[in-house]
Amino acid sequence: MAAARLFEHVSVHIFNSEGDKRLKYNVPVSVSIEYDPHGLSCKISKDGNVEVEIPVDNKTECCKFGAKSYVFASHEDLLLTFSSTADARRFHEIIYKVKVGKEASVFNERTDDSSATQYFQFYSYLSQQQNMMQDYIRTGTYQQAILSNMSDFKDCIVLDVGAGSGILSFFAVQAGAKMVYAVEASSMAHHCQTLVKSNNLQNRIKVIAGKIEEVDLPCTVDVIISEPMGYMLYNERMLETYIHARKWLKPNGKMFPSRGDLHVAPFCDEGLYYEQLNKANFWYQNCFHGVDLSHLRDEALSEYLRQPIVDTFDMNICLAKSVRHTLDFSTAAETDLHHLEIPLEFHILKSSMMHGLAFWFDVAFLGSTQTVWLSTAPTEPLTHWYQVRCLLQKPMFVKEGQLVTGKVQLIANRRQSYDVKLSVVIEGTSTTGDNTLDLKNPYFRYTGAAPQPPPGNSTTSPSENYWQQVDELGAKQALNMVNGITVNGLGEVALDQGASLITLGASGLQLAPAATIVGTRPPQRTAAAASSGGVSAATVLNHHAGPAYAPLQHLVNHRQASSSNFPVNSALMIGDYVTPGAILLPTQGLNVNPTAHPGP
Ligand SMILES: C[S@@+](CC[C@H](N)C(=O)[O-])C[C@H]1O[C@@H](n2cnc3c(N)ncnc32)[C@H](O)[C@@H]1O
Repeated sequence: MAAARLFEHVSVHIFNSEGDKRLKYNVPVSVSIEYDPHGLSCKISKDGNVEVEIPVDNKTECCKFGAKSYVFASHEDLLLTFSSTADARRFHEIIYKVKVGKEASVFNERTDDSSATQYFQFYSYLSQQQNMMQDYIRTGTYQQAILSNMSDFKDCIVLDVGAGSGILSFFAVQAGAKMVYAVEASSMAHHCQTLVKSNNLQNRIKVIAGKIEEVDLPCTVDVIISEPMGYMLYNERMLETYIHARKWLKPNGKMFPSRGDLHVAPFCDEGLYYEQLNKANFWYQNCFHGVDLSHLRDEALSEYLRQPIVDTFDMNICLAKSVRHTLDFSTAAETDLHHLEIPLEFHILKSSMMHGLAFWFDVAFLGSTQTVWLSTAPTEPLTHWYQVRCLLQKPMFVKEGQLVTGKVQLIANRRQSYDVKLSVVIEGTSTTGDNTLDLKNPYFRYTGAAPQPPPGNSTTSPSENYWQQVDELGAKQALNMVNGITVNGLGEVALDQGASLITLGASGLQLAPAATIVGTRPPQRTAAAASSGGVSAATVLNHHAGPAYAPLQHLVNHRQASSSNFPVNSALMIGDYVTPGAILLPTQGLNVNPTAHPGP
């Protein structure tokens, strides 16, 4: 027989058939739990004598009751009240394991088994870890944030929550961490251990296989690092795991990242709305192979409208400045994330149809030396989080100057995701809009095509602009040598040759960098920029063809690249989670501005 677990000062009540309770013993008693081959035996003892013995197995009817009590319904309807919440929790954890066959943990209690199994299976694939690692903006920003705040890591003890491949643990060691505990719940923990060993870092990184909610660490830590963000920041509910991990953080310890901002903005996108409507119209047919489908059309439409759309868009589709909702990872409670409510107040900047709300997020690493932002805004280089849009059931017409108010509610569910409830009203009118969406079932719409600005966005002649940009680019690249100094067609002189002009090989020929790439999209969002070292290969080739021709050809290449050759792997749909392919290569600048926020 295994060792007993003892709980002192327990009061015991008994319920009658009406549900009224009365004290069973007039003094507190002790309760012990002993293991036996069939499960557990829970014994209630008074003055050293066993008064009641309750066998506990997976069929026993019992449950937690409030913070300090436990009910055994199958046995005399007993209510045990413990002297502390810690005792009650310990008791619950022991019983739960026998009843359910797994640990009682915050994670298990909030998650359906099927969801957890699928989720950790997904992260056990090297290819999925690779997808995240290859998001250069993500991985590069984490590394910069850690390395530019070495004083926060030097000789410190670090906890990496959801270490995956261990990449963030390695960054912590690069920044001088004395010891990193790398906790990973999926079987990726084995691969992580392989990398730790092959990089000879067994004495600096200890891999702990298990859920952060269930594992034990040998000590508290100075810094917690993690990458817990999902679509719309909150999907996956891993932020709760990250916050839970604070139980291991020393007072005044650092959370890296430290805070997350979710941005919400109203948008207009007629094409997107009608695309969903048209898909549902399949069900409008009354003679599909001789069958009338039309009675399911409304159901089909609401199913499509329940899907948040994951892709990117041009910022000009937004009709008002975004509302920001901040979560401070150092102070928020896990339970704050069970039901989030974001009040909305939009001052409409242009008259238009409003089709829904667009979401993106930024996280900040508030280091002692430098603040670093990782942004998923539509104005910033694309990441594997893209942006998310939620359509209203019915679009509404909004006018410049109007005030649109309302709220977004995020209601956590047991599938590691959220139900997203939108409701908006145009102040002073009876026009309202709403919808409820299932964040667990997004529609992955990204194609790689460059997003287009909305119609009616040009206030000057696009044709004139185009030729003017070509002229300017041509002038910039028309290089001359004047008294041994390189001068471009605009009369600009390269004083610091290394900084503003590039030397091409041994010929000594100078070429202006292609950072002045034209177009309405940020250059780093195009394949041309993503697949080269900053000066596009096309420009270099064109230079050989002749400088005067270069800018035109460059524009052509730029367009082709944006429309069809974006280096994107096809999206992978595993279970109910979508992952984009690797999309970014290490050519894009990182946002390490110490003060500026990258958002709009
Ligand atoms: C978004 S990935 C990040 C992986 C790695 N840190 C990186 O930056 O590449 C999240 C990882 O956390 C793990 N994870 C999620 N919930 C966890 C939990 N409750 N306890 C431990 N690991 C968890 C997942 O299995 C997954 O490998």
